[in-house]
Amino acid sequence: MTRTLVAGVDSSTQACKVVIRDAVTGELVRQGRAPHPPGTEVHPDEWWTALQAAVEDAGGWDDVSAISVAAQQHGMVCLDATGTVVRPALLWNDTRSAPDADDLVRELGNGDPEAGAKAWADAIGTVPVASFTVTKLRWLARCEPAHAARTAAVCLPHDWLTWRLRASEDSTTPDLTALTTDRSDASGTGYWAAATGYRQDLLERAFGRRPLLPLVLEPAERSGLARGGQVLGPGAGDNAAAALGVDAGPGDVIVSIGTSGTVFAVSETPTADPTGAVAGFADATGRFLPLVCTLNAARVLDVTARILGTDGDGLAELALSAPAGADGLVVIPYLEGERTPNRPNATGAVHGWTLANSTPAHLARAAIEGVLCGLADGLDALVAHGVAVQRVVLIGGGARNAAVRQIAPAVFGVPVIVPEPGEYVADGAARQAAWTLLGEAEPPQWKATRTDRYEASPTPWVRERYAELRDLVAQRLPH
Ligand SMILES: Nc1ncnc2c1ncn2[C@@H]1O[C@H](COP(=O)(O)OP(=O)(O)O)[C@@H](O)[C@H]1O
Ligand SMILES: O=C(CO)[C@@H](O)[C@H](O)COP(=O)(O)O
Repeated sequence: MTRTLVAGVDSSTQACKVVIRDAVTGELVRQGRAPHPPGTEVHPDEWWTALQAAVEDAGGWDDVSAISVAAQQHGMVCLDATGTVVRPALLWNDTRSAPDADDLVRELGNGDPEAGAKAWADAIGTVPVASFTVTKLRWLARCEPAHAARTAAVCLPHDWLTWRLRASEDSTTPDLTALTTDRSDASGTGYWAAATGYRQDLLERAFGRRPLLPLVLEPAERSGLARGGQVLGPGAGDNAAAALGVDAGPGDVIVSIGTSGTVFAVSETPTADPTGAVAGFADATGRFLPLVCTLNAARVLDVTARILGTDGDGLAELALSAPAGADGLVVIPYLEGERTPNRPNATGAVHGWTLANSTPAHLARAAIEGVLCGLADGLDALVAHGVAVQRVVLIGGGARNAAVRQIAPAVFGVPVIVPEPGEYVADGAARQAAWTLLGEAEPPQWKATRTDRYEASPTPWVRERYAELRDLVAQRLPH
């Protein structure tokens, strides 16, 4: 019997990943990946090239019936009237629009930043920081007026890739009105809210006018057809796709340690946090996705391993040979500045250095604990906004690290479930593709993946010491 196949794409910060699964059972049939270039400013053509390479690595997708694209959130993709990309996209981790974020917050509060933060949270569920598209558009209008003037439409990475897959089939003249997005990614722009739809007034406030925006599709609504006739799902932001991929239930908080560190849960109700810690995103099923995001996660572990002349496994072995709390050594991991807390100009720091803790093992442990403490702060912020936490589901490249898996329950103070290593964002996109194709009311129930459960005695002193020191960091040198 021939089976029906679906494909899910994760066009994330560091790589493009493609999974091909059985639409009914969810069985993994084949997969592929290709790297993205480094940097916080990337031309969307690079994502397209990597997508083609990842599809080829996965053995092609001519036999696939539906495709959904999930991708890194917030990236600013500007298109001119002919559909040409105006300038390389500014990514979610590009902090150059931090002053524009401050300006937008202050302006909405008529000069009062606190009132402004509350007004933004009330309007869109989120207080904009440099990551959000709305602040990048203000930056473009302020710093590159010629590019701003050429911009006819603005979309996000997953919108653009879906459009390219569709446009390549549709016609020779790209049709900007065929751009689509979904609730989850639209909620990361800063000019869309579930309750109101697009807030064109906020877009105009930031950009000075109202460029064309993608149509926001319902969950499982078809975007169109790809070149090979495959149905295109609406796609999603990568975190919303991950929630679909792990089939998170009530009491589950997902922690993803990828390029970004994210802490999020599926919720029946929206949040509006005026402190800006919790972003009030929408999910990919018609619900909500309160989320905390840090800029410094797996790459902190990568560079620490590099400094210590080892790899991820070596880092884990070293970290597990040092005591909890690393004998007072504390790493504040703000290597790329930070988003939560909002410290775009901060640098990382090492505190509490003594002769006794001057070992590779102590540094390895402190780096892992530093990343986890930042995420534990995020967990607290979610709890403060009514999210129930019974267990943490740990995913992302960092979850492949044995020390991260073992230290996480001690730092978080709750059991940690680790699904078998996989590409959960791409899996969620594939599940959405199947949902779109099958046309049922809910996503298909796929066979659950094997999980391991990690428990540990809580180490609250590790978090207390981190909390005492996290604001003691130097600022970045001016460029
Ligand atoms: N064993 C490991 N220990 C620590 N980090 C790891 C390990 N395996 C992979 N990673 C890191 O995970 C990151 C990629 O994670 P991923 O979730 O795919 O990121 P993204 O989706 O942001 O591209 C890379 O920085 C990689 O080095
Ligand atoms: O900005 C956010 C969430 O708000 C990030 O989570 C990006 O969506 C990038 O994700 P990764 O590439 O790190 O998975």
